[in-house]
Amino acid sequence: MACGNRIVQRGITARLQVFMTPGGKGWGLRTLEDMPKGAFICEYVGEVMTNTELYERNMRNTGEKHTYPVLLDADWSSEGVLKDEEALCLDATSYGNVARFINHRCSDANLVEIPMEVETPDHHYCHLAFFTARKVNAFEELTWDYGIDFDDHSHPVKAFKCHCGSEFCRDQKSMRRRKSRS
Ligand SMILES: C[S@@+](CC[C@H](N)C(=O)[O-])C[C@H]1O[C@@H](n2cnc3c(N)ncnc32)[C@H](O)[C@@H]1O
Repeated sequence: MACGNRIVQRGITARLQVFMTPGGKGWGLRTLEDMPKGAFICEYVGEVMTNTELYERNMRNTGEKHTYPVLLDADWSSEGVLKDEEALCLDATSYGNVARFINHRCSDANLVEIPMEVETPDHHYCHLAFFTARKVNAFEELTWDYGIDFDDHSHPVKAFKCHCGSEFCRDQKSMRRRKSRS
């Protein structure tokens, strides 16, 4: 990933625009130029905190319409699963960059997030960089799959009613399951 790290360190070079989405998702991010597959878009910038701190913050701010967290889930030193009081995440609610406007799309999003390892003593921290998963046309909205389980209400990242419009939408599937049970 050394080569990818150099591209990320150069910063944003794509022409990006924040715009109001038509589909009830709030602000979104789009590219103003055609982007080939594998192009670097931007890094996700936010406050570094533990999953527990994020969960407590979300509990205090229950009225917020949009939330801006990303779980890093990184532990480069072991195979084990980190506890929520150790695992780190990024919260772009108060401090962030354009990545905070990238909306979620289930399964067939046009961006992928690539964790970039950072040498820290506890190995829990990484940078998260977004690259195009396919060719993206100018003015297409940029999206990534937040990995939300719409049935898991205890997850530190609060779920929302998904308007991604994908035929693979997990929220729509989950709603259909709930309806067929009732
Ligand atoms: C990282 S922010 C994205 C920017 C946000 N749309 C805004 O206006 O600031 C994540 C929030 O956007 C909204 N959002 C993102 N993707 C969505 C989707 N597929 N359907 C509905 N709302 C979405 C949710 O409110 C979510 O908490």
